[in-house]
Amino acid sequence: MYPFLKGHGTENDFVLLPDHDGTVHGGLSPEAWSARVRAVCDRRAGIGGDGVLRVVRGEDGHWFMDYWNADGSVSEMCGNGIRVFARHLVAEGLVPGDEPIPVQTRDGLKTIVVDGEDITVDMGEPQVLGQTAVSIGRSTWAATHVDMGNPHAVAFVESLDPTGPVGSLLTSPEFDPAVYPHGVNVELVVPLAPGHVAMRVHERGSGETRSCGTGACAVAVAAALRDGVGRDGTGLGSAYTVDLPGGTLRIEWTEAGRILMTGPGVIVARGETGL
Ligand SMILES: N[C@@H](CCC[C@H](N)C(=O)O)C(=O)O
Repeated sequence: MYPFLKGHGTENDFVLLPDHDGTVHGGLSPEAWSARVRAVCDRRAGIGGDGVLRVVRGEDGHWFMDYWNADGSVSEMCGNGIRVFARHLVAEGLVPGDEPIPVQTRDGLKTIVVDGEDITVDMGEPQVLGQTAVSIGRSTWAATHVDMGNPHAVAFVESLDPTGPVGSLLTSPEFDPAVYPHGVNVELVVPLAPGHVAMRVHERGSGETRSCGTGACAVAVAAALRDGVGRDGTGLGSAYTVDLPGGTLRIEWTEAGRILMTGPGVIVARGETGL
């Protein structure tokens, strides 16, 4: 048996596995670890989640968010996950809650500020890597390739209605494997008002989720460039409210070029499992 917690950020849900010194899960082979991730994320035979956050100390002494998708694949970064991760660290007294929290990720060190229900993450600088396309059935849309540490394709569509061309998102939209050799998270977006958009997402390794933090950041970047807002139309100094099926995130693209993401992160359960 080993301990777990369950949490979510705008209903993007995770199983947290404390493993502070790496002795609980660290000895598993890569295959056995992937199988464990799939087992705990299974919504019928397991605890259920879009991914796993292993809570472990990094070699540099910072806490390391060891993020894994529900299918057992690894990703560089998880925006909703890191807010839940920070909430857990503060709730357990593992870090002080009244000062910025450094958390190490595969995409480098992130800094998080917890202010009541609001958790703000400095997500770093986005990389806009050009235009591509995504397809669902007979519909093809232009998409902006944005890297938030992990890969995103952001497409503006007419409607997010599941009965329309976007459909149920049960399978991944088609994408160019030459652009995304390791797969991609695909965001479908509709503008609602100036500085306000709505999106659905199909996540690499997890399917359609109720929210994606890095995806919302990528969407805000693509929307700012499309709308020509911010300083000289560069997007710098802009802000977007992003509505997702599971809640709302606020994304700021600072004058200094950094993305700040604000939203909730909650822990809903804890226990022990032998999965
Ligand atoms: N839901 C996450 C992103 C998780 C990783 C993604 N599926 C990938 O493979 O890159 C978020 O909130 O950012």
